[in-house]
Amino acid sequence: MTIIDSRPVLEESASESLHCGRKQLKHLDRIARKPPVDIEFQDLVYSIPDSKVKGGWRQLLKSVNGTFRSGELTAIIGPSGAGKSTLLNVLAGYVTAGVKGSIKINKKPRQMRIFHMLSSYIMQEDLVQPRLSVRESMVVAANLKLGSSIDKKDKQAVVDEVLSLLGLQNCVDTRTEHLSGGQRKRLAIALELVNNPPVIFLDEPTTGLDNVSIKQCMELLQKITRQGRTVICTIHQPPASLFQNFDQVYVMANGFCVFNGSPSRLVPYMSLSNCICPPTSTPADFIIEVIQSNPENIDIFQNQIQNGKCNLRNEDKTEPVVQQNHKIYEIYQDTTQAGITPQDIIFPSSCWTQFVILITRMFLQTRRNSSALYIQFFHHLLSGLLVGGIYFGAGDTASQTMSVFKFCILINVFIMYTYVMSPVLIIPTELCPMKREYFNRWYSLRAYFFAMSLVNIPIMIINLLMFLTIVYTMSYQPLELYRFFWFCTVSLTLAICSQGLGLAIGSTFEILNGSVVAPHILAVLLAFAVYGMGYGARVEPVMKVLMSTSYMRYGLVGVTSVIFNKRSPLECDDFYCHYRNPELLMAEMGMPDSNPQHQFYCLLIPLVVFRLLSYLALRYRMTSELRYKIVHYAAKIVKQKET
Ligand SMILES: Nc1ncnc2c1ncn2[C@@H]1O[C@H](COP(=O)(O)OP(=O)(O)OP(=O)(O)O)[C@@H](O)[C@H]1O
Repeated sequence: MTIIDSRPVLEESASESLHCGRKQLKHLDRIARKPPVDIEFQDLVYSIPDSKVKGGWRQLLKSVNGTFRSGELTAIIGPSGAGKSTLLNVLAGYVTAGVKGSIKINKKPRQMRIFHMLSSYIMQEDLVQPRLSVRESMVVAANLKLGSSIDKKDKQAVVDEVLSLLGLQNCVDTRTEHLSGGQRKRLAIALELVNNPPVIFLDEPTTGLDNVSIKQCMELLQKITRQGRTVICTIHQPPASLFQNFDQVYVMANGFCVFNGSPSRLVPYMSLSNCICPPTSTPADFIIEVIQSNPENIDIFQNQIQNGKCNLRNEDKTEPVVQQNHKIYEIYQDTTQAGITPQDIIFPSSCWTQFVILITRMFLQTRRNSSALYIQFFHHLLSGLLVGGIYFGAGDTASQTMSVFKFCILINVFIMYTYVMSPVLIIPTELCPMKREYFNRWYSLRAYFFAMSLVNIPIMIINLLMFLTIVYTMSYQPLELYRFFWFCTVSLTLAICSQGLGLAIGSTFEILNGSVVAPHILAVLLAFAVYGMGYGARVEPVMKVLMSTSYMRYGLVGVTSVIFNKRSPLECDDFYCHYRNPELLMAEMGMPDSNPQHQFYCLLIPLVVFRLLSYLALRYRMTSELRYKIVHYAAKIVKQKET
């Protein structure tokens, strides 16, 4: 097996792209200049709780070591389940709980707040926001990531520069859902490049791409690396033609490092352990094959490379131009000396600006989702006509008083199911692209949460008012402004409460679990809401407490009292009408002397509680540490009970 050292070729092409890249990125470099960053890790261990393993902890990373330098493209390779993504998650700070060992940035311990400002993580699922064009997505990213101190013209220049660097200038007006796999991947990279991060992590950037797209993607990574960035990517098995293009290869197996160095050093390294790479195999495929065919080789290689402490680098590597031109300064000093506040370190734009940008983007996406808008409109219109048809003319007839009460229950059930289930089904899909943006510190959770909570309210008001007007008039309810106002107010508040409950469930569970959990919760709330109706005041105190936990009860009592309170006796068209005076029905249903204003105030409590719960659920979903702690304590409790 001959060893091909491609460095001269690589450097020639690299210097070309470098020249081109420097010229192209003059705006980006001017407005978002960042220092070069080296990442060094020692004795890195990552464990997860696992009751099946002795000691209760399973190590996914086993004291691995290494250094990833600026201006170098590093590939973390290895067989499936080797721990590549885990290492990337730990280095990027995506996972922090359960991590031991040291991670240093430019020889200083990593401070997550600052490191987040310097790094971007492009996840395997290259999920980008739907229903936006490439340019619109880039403008949103620039507005959020570059802050309001940089003017519109400069942001536009940066967007143009990055788009042309990534070869996306021909599809600037294409909607993201119509992009090809390769274009989507490049857009995911472009979105993270707008603030010029010196460190870029990419999880499996070539997965799902054809050979041409893989080649383009690799060339692109080389290009952005040559501009002085530290680019680290995981890759399952790199194609033979591209393997030598990496500056450093970090091979993992079973949580250990089994090779660390320049690609051209891999074959001689393996031959030291009598593993001779046949000419028909590529070095990357061969080491994976050797490890998988005999797991004992993992120990041999791991000892040989001292679990990553040794780095078999080609010393002839030239430093990237950026590093030569830049004075290497300490990033920590840099950020503190510049008078940057902790808030600036976390987010470049204020919370209000983030909220405005996010809600504008969400409005645009909602407006463009015309099929969903039509479905919602026709759902309300047809349901209104159906309910109105069923109870047509019932409102002013004494013999129909009980039917009108059922009409009130039906209105409440309609509102609850409609507004709980929509977020349960929609939110989990929206959270996927949001996770990447939030982790890369585009915005705060608070800004996203408020935007997410408020964006659908106007459409809800329009549709619900249409529904309520139809059912109210078709069922001949009293045409009094006061009653109609409170009928709409209580119903709208009930809808906002239900949406809050839906947001809480949708933020906690995936679609499948959420769509099981939500109807179960609604069934219980419904049961508590109607419990004891017909018993008059004879409801047990315990049940009274449970009934008060159902927000639907407030809605039901509120709507019923709007319709029945203070009504003069109704016209009876039968021989005898028991509920000619509707207040008698109110008393028998256990809601005498109730008024809509009081129920409205009661509804404000669950309204706030559900929003708070959904914020906490979102936080739980987005913070791996919180999740880890809860799982850890739960496992501890279970273990204590077992012993
Ligand atoms: N949160 C977790 N809980 C339990 N096991 C986990 C968790 N995360 C990772 N693992 C396990 O750790 C090991 C390494 O996973 P990792 O995703 O890092 O592998 P990988 O090398 O990236 O594999 P692939 O190339 O298939 O993506 C696997 O055995 C995986 O099942």
